Amino acid sequence: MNKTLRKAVIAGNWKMNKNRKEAKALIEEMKPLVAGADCGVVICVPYTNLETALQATEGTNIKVGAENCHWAKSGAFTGEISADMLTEMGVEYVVIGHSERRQYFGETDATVNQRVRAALDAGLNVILCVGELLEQREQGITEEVCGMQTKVALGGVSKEELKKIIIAYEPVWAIGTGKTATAQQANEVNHYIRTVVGGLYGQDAADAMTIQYGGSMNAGNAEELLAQPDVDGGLIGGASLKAADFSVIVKAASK
Ligand SMILES: O=C(CO)COP(=O)(O)O
Repeated sequence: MNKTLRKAVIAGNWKMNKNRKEAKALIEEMKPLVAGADCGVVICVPYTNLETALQATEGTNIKVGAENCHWAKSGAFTGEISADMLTEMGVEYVVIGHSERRQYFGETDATVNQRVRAALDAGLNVILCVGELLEQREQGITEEVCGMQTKVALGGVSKEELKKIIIAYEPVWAIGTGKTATAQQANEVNHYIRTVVGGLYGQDAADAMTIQYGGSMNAGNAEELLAQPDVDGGLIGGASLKAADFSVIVKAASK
């Protein structure tokens, strides 16, 4: 595995936080701190902040993402947003299959796959989230769970399209809990996911794939996690809401 083949990406997932005024202030504070980063920098924000984020990041190295999109192009799906609506605005990334969507909103591997397909068809870059529950880790089925989520999500995705996908390994028990996977645990599962991708698409595709870790990554533990050979960046929740903390993580990924 050659880490130099791939680019680290640090993505913030703001979840359901920040109104427009707060979003603008956070981005303005963040901009000078992450300028010149030697890694990809993405902020995934609530739909209501997309326009604000796109305007505030114009001409900078910060890319803007949404936190989900629907699988249909349009139609009677009250409360949903299509991938085309996002690209039309200038949004470049979308998070799909986050564990909070799976846990609280009935997202399944099958609907995650449909949303991935729709996002790719619209030209979006996808941050695809996979990860096991605590009881699954305790049962020793972490690899089976993450492997299955990865395989189903990538159904019908071509090798060329795969270049637009980042996978984020997010153990559910580490999200928002302050309980981070150890660097070794993160690396082991990231490595396993890369093996699964290799089985589907070949070693070259697996070597080129950016696989992030997410789950209580913060300014204090980022350096160790990001130094792992199979950890190519992070998907950051809580710590992405503070410009100083987020920029420390971005700097750790730029080393
Ligand atoms: O879910 C996450 C990112 O998508 C991780 O959240 P925390 O960094 O708050 O644990």
